[in-house]
Amino acid sequence: MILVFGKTGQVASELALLAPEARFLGRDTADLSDPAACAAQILALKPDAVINAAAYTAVDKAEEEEALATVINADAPAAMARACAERKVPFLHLSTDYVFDGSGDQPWRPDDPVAPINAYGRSKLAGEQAVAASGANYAILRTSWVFSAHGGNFVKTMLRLAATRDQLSVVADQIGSPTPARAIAAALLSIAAQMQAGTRSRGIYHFSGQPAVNWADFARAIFAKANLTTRVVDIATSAYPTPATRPLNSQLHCNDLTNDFSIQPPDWQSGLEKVIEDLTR
Ligand SMILES: NC(=O)C1=CN([C@@H]2O[C@H](COP(=O)(O)OP(=O)(O)OC[C@H]3O[C@@H](n4cnc5c(N)ncnc54)[C@H](OP(=O)(O)O)[C@@H]3O)[C@@H](O)[C@H]2O)C=CC1
Ligand SMILES: Cc1cn([C@H]2C[C@H](O)[C@@H](COP(=O)(O)OP(=O)(O)O[C@H]3O[C@@H](C)C(=O)[C@@H](O)[C@H]3O)O2)c(=O)[nH]c1=O
Ligand SMILES: [Mg+2]
Repeated sequence: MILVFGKTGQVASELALLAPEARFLGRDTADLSDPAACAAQILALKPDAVINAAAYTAVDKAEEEEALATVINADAPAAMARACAERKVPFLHLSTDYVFDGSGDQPWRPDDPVAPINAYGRSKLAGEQAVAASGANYAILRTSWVFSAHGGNFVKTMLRLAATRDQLSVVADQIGSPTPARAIAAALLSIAAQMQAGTRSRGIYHFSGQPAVNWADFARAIFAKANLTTRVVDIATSAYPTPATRPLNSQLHCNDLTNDFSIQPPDWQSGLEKVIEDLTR
């Protein structure tokens, strides 16, 4: 049995569609602000593998709640990973492009230097480091710009704003890769199966949609696929002030996952088409 932390989030919802036989723990049964309770669930339920799909993902709010974000994004996965080490079962975890500072213009490789520039990124990096130190057989997928028909994300924000506006200003100097939550769920299940069958994970992997794009062009693609005439005006990050600073270059180099687990990075445009179909049906 695969145990999943998270039930309502984007990736958890897609895992539930692809693997309804897995066991899903929502906030009611496993609150990540209580790391020991999460570990206790693993010891009690004795799963064959654990996937952590729950996290504190409110990037701007994390600036004023960094302590809570750190408990949820670092202490809880650390406790889960230690329980997995004790049970000798694989632990799969998700992290983010926001562990990088966004410098340069090349895709980041898994062992490139990390240097988060916001509280959410720091909390996720602390989680990576704690999981790596846990002694568990673990795989961490760093992904980026996740979208789906469920939960909150940029695609749904754009469609909501387009309902009342015929023009939107969107930052055009942050480059990254939109990633369909469904593809992340499928990748996690494939990695879990391969690790259960004995494939060793080398730790941190990158997994994001191709090709890279900036947020303004992503917004244009969303409106085009949704048959909306909403205009997108390119703006600089400096013209869209937010509490948390975002990295300018978020591209992820995804080859290791293909080499080790035969998993290809997804094409975000076909994923976007499916999500818009789901949302407009
Ligand atoms: N969203 C993105 O763009 C990206 C996400 N990631 C990472 O991918 C993973 C999955 O993200 P995604 O599916 O988008 O996340 P969502 O924001 O869609 O969902 C987060 C989930 O975590 C749950 N959660 C939050 N706080 C707690 C808590 N204290 N106890 C229990 N559950 C809690 C939420 O439950 P509830 O509904 O009850 O609040 C929700 O199910 C995370 O690790 C995230 O850091 C990485 C890169 C990009
Ligand atoms: C709504 C809006 C946003 N923006 C900008 C702000 C920001 O730079 C960018 C995207 O906005 P969001 O709030 O969706 O971005 P954000 O919440 O920072 O998204 C991040 O979430 C976390 C969880 C991750 O791990 C990252 O990979 C990334 O997906 O678009 C505009 O320029 N115009 C707008 O009208
Ligand atoms: Mg957000």
